[in-house]
Amino acid sequence: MEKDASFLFGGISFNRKKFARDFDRFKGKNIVDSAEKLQLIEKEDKTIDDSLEKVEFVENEISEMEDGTSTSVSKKRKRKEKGAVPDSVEGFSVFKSSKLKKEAASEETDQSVNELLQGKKEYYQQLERDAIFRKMHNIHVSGSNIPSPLLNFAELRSRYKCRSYLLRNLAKLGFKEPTPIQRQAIPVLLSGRECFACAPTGCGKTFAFVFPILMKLKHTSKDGVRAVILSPTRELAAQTTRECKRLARKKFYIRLMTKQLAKSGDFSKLRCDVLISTPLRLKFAIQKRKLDLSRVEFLVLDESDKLFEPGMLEQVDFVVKACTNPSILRSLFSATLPDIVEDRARTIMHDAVRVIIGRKNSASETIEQKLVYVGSEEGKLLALRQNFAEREFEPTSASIRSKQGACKGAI
Ligand SMILES: Nc1ncnc2c1ncn2[C@@H]1O[C@H](COP(=O)(O)OP(=O)(O)OP(=O)(O)O)[C@@H](O)[C@H]1O
Repeated sequence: MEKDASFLFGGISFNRKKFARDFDRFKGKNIVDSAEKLQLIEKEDKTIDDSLEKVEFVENEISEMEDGTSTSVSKKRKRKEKGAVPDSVEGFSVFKSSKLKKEAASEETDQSVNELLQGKKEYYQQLERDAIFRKMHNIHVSGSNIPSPLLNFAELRSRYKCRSYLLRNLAKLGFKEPTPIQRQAIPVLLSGRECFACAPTGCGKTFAFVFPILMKLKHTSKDGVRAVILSPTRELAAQTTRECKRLARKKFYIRLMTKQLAKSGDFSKLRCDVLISTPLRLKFAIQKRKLDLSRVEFLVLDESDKLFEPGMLEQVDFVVKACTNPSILRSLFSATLPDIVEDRARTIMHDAVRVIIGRKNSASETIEQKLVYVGSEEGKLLALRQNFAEREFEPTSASIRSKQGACKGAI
């Protein structure tokens, strides 16, 4: 110990004069003890200092905790409270927002499912209404996705944005309600669907195809023929031309293929939107006068049962092939629709809708029919004249095969 003390105090000298009084107080006492005591005191002081530092540190920590500003404290807090969702950061919680997103998504899905169900319900209700309406008007249809029949002419505007001049012209013609064939065939054609339409004579078939053609063409153009109506006879072609002009009233170039036109018409210069012709004259014009039908958008075969008879079928076929526009819309209108005609027509038509008024191949219920047996040609004329005489004051129409027959009957 002494050795250690002498080592500790080696090289140290006390200024005895300066500390004489202190020396006197400790006179006779072991200087080593004093040095040890000094050391101990110093040690104790250091321990106290350390303790004080610790106390100071803890006090700081406590005050910072109370202020809530210390990052270490908040980190500790976060660690402590991991998993809990504090109220103050509610809006930023990942768990909370993902839950909200899920809720919103499921709400959206619910809404779209409801809308889908509602749409489906309305669709079936509409189908039911259409079926009842068709039954009321003796309209029979077959095909997929058939458009609803027209309730009135005003629907042409609300459903198909028909231009007002056409509706005005209809009103001028005195047409108040569409006929059954018009109710169904017009929406079919306006929806861009091909169609077989069969309705008895006098049911307004002409307007059923002329109206959608004029509506779809919209305005006249210099692009050449855009619609062709084929009729089996010149008389019917002329009649259709008249009806067409009555409705269009100079808005379009509507032409009848006369013999003169077929022989010498310059079709490259001739303005023509709608061309009405018999198959033979049209075939002639295509072959000899280089009539171009590649832009034809609508092809109507009127009185198609006659057009598909053996003598005419080849010419009709020629015209059909000359109309090369891939987006062409073809339709057949006839008073009768024999199966063989429908089968042949189906080979050139796409997804066609069939519209039949009354029973297929039956006469109109509003036309009175009578079967009279006659022995000879003279007997037929006699029976006809007698019939006309009986109905002197009633409008009468007769369908005959030739003009000569009509003249004889009238004499
Ligand atoms: N909606 C309508 N309202 C009143 N009259 C109409 C209507 N539609 C057409 N008509 C008239 O009915 C008559 C017969 O029409 P249309 O010639 O088109 O019948 P059709 O079925 O083509 O007869 P056909 O088989 O003899 O060719 C015409 O005088 C026509 O103007």
